[in-house]
Amino acid sequence: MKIESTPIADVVVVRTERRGDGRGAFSRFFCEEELADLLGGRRIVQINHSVTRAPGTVRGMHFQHAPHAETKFVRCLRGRAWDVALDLRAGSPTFLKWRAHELDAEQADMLVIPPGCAHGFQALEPDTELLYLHTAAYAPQAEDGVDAADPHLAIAWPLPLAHRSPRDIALRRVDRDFKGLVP
Ligand SMILES: Cc1cn([C@H]2C[C@H](O)[C@@H](COP(=O)(O)OP(=O)(O)O[C@H]3O[C@@H](C)C(=O)[C@@H](O)[C@H]3O)O2)c(=O)[nH]c1=O
Repeated sequence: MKIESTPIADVVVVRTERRGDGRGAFSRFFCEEELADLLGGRRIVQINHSVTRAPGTVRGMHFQHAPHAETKFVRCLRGRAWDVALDLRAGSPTFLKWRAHELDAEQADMLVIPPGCAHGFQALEPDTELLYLHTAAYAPQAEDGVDAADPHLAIAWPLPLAHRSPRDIALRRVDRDFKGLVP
């Protein structure tokens, strides 16, 4: 597995070698040893899967507050997704900056979202399926997010935003009072 850094600290792309033969393909999905630096002593405790029917659909931007903050490893199993990490860490040099990476089912890439960053994506193809590996369990009381359409964030979604959940539409926008997340 090859770990590539991005301009946002701890947001990384993990590239995996896909070995094809007459039967199909084989690739490593997860490796605790190779990803130890990203895990920082934590373990994968939950794996979630989502199916998104329509291109343009946006889910996010989501995170969990401490002590349920988590690292997410996000991978596309079907279709294509424009996957986004947004830095909300107070004091970070890249505070409120975002980074996108296109995930598709043919590449074996994963985008890694560290604690203190929000995550969201836009489906680019019908029936896009994502798989998430989490270092913290789902904690509805700790769930939060920011508005993916917030003009202050200016996330350059490739398609017009569509089919957002009522919860996502109601998420806060980042204003002067937003000081960021502390661990
Ligand atoms: C995230 C989650 C949701 N749920 C439930 C709550 C709700 O009834 C239903 C759908 O949840 P949501 O509307 O929050 O699903 P969704 O908007 O797809 O939420 C996801 O968005 C992306 C961007 C992420 O990063 C994920 O971690 C997750 O937050 O599933 C669980 O039972 N366990 C979970 O871990």
